Amino acid sequence: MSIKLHPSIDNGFIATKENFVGGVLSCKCDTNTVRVKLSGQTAHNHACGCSKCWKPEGAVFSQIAVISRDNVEVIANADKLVVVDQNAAIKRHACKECGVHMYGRIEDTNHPFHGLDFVHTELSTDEGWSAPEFAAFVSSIIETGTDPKDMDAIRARLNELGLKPYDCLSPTLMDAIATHVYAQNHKSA
Ligand SMILES: N[C@@H](CCC(=O)N[C@@H](CS)C(=O)NCC(=O)O)C(=O)O
Ligand SMILES: [Zn+2]
Ligand SMILES: [Zn+2]
Repeated sequence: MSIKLHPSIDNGFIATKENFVGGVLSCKCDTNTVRVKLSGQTAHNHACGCSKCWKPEGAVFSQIAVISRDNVEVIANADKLVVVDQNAAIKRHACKECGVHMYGRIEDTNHPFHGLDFVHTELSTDEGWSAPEFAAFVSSIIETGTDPKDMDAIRARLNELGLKPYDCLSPTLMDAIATHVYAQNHKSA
């Protein structure tokens, strides 16, 4: 039996569509569904193995991308959203009934990713969102119960899917974070 990581990546994924205009994310509630409109394409989509990102039932990884916070608007049932962990840098706004994270926002203006919201595009029926590019925080899946003995096979499967496994973010994003830190430490007075 092949390894199951996430329903949107296990069978290959839908390609990024050029000139994609965005769409609407819906939570899993049948009534009073929370809906979030994304007015544009996402970027840096990836699988995340950390314990904090929302995963669909049975998934080992989450799938998460970023979009400018200016392009994110809650259009229905905003009153059902709660922040799951006020102490986290990413304030993950989740539906209090079904538990789905609708968007994660960084309020700290000094954070390298301030201005970007984190979203799970699988919550949309639209096709053409930016496709996953890599796998982040892979070793972290052990924290939520994956047997360390399975890690070689899981990393091999991620490579097979074209998602290079990293135990933090990808080099591109880690370099962007470090560049931000350097710039902050060398601001002219
Ligand atoms: N090993 C930790 C890693 C958590 C972590 O650092 N997650 C990353 C990727 S989402 C992050 O940027 N977290 C910031 C936050 O949750 O606010 C875990 O699995 O809980
Ligand atoms: Zn819900
Ligand atoms: Zn994560």
